[in-house]
Amino acid sequence: MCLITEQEEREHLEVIKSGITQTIQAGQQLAKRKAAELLEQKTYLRDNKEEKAILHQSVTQMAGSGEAALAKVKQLQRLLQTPYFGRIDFKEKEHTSAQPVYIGVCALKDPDSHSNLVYDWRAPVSSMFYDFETGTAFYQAPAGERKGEITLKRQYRIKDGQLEFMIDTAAHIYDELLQRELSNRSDEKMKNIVATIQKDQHAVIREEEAPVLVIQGVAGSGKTSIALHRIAFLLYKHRENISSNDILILSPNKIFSDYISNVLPELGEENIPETSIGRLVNELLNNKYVFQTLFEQTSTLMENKDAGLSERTNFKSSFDFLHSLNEYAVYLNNHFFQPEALPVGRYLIPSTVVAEQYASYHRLPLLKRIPETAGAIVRYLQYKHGYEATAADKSLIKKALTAMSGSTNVLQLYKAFFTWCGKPGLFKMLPGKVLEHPDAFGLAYLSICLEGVRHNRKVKHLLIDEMQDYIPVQYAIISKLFSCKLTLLGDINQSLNPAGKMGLDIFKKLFPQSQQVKLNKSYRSTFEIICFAQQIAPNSELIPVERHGKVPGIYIEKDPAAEVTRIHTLIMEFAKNNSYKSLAIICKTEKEAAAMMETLTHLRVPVSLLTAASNKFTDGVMVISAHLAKGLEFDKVIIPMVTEKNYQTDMDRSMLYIACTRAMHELDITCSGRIAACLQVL
Ligand SMILES: Nc1ncnc2c1ncn2[C@@H]1O[C@H](COP(=O)(O)OP(=O)(O)OP(=O)(O)O)[C@@H](O)[C@H]1O
Repeated sequence: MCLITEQEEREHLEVIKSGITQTIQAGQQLAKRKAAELLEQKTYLRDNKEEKAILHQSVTQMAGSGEAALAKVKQLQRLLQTPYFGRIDFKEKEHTSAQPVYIGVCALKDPDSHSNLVYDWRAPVSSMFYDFETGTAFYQAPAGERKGEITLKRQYRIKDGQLEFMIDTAAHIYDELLQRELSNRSDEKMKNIVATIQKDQHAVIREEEAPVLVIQGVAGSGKTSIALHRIAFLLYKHRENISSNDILILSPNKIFSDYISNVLPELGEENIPETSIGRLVNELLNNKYVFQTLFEQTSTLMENKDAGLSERTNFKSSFDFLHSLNEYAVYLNNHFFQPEALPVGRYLIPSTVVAEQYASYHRLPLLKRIPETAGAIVRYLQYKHGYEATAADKSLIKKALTAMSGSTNVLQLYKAFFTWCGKPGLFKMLPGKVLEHPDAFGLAYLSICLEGVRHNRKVKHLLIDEMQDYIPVQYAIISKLFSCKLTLLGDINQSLNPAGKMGLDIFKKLFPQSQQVKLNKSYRSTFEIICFAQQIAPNSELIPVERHGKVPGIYIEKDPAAEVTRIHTLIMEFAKNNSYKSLAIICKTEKEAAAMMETLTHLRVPVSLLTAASNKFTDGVMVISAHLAKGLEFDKVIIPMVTEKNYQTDMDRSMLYIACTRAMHELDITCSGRIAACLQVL
């Protein structure tokens, strides 16, 4: 088969679609049959209760296969909309002619011949679509490397089952399809990018060697998309050993989780479990403590000019803090227990024996050693003196050993750490016995060092998004909790770490076995928006995608009232223009966002406010803080109050950079008074 003309391609598409329709019908019939059998079994069970135990398993299996048939039908219905997006004609070295390989989101087989009509984008042969232009090519088949030549490479845009256009890619300098995809208005949720994955992104998706993969990618480089496609790839490649429940994602907040929740189902996979580092630590501390969230910490830091707060947070967000905590744990190990002679009835156990018994448990976590030592002393009395300790003796031994050791209260030990390291002023409990954000992690880490923890063995792959916002002590906790493979992704230029950016060197220190990759091409925003954002946080490695749009607007108004009028006008213009769907007014803090919401509501502008408590991502006009907007994207962004006074510190600058890089197509900045210093040169 060698289909070349567009007409022939259209005819081929119809053949494939009718094949899918037939398979859907067969699947629906199978699901119906399974449902009927299940009902029959259930009725039988109701009437023959004594056979419940025997039949239970077969009922569960039946329900499972019925669900699987339905899931397959759903997948095929999606496939019917876009059966494939690409094609390569590959001529293997030893063959005389090229074979077309159609590539889609999932595979499709001919029901009669069982040959592949469409290959899954994750299949070995499909890798050549992403890795090579026409000409010499190869791929790794299960049986070894296959070499040959790609004689044709074609991309299709098929929507609602109709071929909109097709492009032979070797004939184009720019990837036209990618340009078209990027120019589209935003969707409510993140979408899959299988049709236009780039070569360097593809390498990250398929990387399997590294135990820890650190992906540093500039804003909009596709890190989150790539991470989700990487999960889909791992689930496909290792489907015998890994299921979606074996993968865990640590994500920054619920809105973000909701925003990315469509990608895996679109790729035919189930969503994976998600949690946050805060929730993990809460479990670790048995929900005993209340602590500030990162979100609250960032807001407090930006709104509060308390030097003490910055000093405390800076220290605890640094690598030194983790280092000192480790040294403190060693110190406690050596000084926690001061052995003394121990009288039990008429026997006196010498301090050397007490010390010896205690030392024999040095492999146990510090706070687990006393009960074991007490047991050893009871046994010592028995074999040395033939004395059987009574219940009262046992309790006395435990009490005496406890008196020889320091406090076993981890919070007290954690507070004492600050005196020990010569920084007694750096621990402060907030009103209502609330711990400051980093203290929750310092405390949890110390508790792991002193009390031990079991690895969470169920997780086979852990994915951490926004890696730059985790502090070293949090990574130390993660390393203690998970022994599985890790994928970390983020952008050090979007850091909210008050101690400054965590450079890639710190990640190397934290994970010496890690492999680091950089994604420097930015896809989300237009060339003009990226160049504008570069003035705020220059990054010489960043390559903007060549997609052009309006130059960002800067509106300097004479007073706050005029600024509000300007924002109102900009929103109205957006509402009139139907080409875009989402507009975010991104404020520096949640407090500013709430005030902006009030003003706009007063002006009867239909707008919604997204806060740290929100669970869902919406489109339309919304007000949001820069911190919460991280990871999200909008057709248009307006950033208000960008004054010299409001954007002063490095963190403010980081927030401004984050806010600007959320915009896909248009960006406007407003202020009243002098504009932020980093924009004065523009
Ligand atoms: N190869 C690609 N084809 C089509 N779209 C792409 C591609 N790579 C990235 N994109 C698009 O670029 C946008 C940014 O992607 P994504 O959110 O994954 O980037 P990110 O690096 O996580 O961004 P940030 O760190 O700024 O939040 C998304 O709209 C995504 O669909």
